[in-house]
Amino acid sequence: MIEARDLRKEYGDFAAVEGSTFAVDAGEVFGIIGPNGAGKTTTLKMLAGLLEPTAGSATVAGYDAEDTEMRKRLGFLPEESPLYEEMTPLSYLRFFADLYDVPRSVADDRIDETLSELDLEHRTRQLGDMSKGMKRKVAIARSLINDPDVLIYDEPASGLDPLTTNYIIQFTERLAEEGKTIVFSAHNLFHVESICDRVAIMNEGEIVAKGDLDALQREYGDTEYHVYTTVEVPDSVRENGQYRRVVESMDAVESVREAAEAAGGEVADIRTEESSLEEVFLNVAESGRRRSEA
Ligand SMILES: Nc1ncnc2c1ncn2[C@@H]1O[C@H](COP(=O)(O)OP(=O)(O)OP(=O)(O)O)[C@@H](O)[C@H]1O
Repeated sequence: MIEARDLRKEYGDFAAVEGSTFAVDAGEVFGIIGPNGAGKTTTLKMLAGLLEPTAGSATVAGYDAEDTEMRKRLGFLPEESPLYEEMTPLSYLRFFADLYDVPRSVADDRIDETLSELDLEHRTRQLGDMSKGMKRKVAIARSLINDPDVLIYDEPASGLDPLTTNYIIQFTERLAEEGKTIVFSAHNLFHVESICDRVAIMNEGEIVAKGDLDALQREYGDTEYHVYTTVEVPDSVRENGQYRRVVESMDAVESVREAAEAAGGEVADIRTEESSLEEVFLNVAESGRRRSEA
């Protein structure tokens, strides 16, 4: 559904994005994570046809990113929405519905439904008098006004309180369940972990790792293997009546198993505890830093 081929954006002699390549399948949720200035917004704007790449190309549903047909299939949520302060949610959303040629009756039903789903109160209040969370909800409703297949959301939950953040993440999750293809950027890895199928990790304009979360965990995570045995051991090292050891590799698990069997006991349970995506992210960033220092 989305294909980015060697996307590059230069400002003078500075490359904000240095050749991003990735593909997103229909119905997939794809996260782009990375520190401030990594090139996430620049990448998303090139995907959405809002910024012309210096080199490379992006297609959405087979259309070039600048194609007007593609724009009809796409909903974009900018990090900071340029809302018209004196408008109300209704007048603002009707304005965009007109731009997309959505018939008024269809638009009004859609606006009503989306604002209800987003639990947006004060629909007649001017946008300039609304809280940041309310404005973000209106901007999300705007991204859905043309009923797009593809959503590109730039940090949909940044700068919001935990409750509103949760609300917006759950709402995005529902959109994914409805079959929308979603690409979004985030700092908060917890959100990425909870709703993404695959992620790309960006650093200094480059995608330094990408893949499904399990693969990234395997490559960059630190897996701990916990072995529980029934071998007789002093009470001081028992946990819930069992001897518990944390070892670092499957080989070490095997040697614990052999030792347990030699002592007449048996291994009762082996559990693995994987790193959080947060740790994976830090490990990727650290290995990138070491590479660039070398
Ligand atoms: N119009 C511009 N002119 C010059 N440099 C720019 C321009 N837009 C972005 N940059 C630079 O490109 C780099 C990538 O910016 P970008 O906004 O894509 O990062 P980001 O990953 O989205 O960061 P954040 O998480 O802080 O939003 C930054 O160093 C930024 O200063």
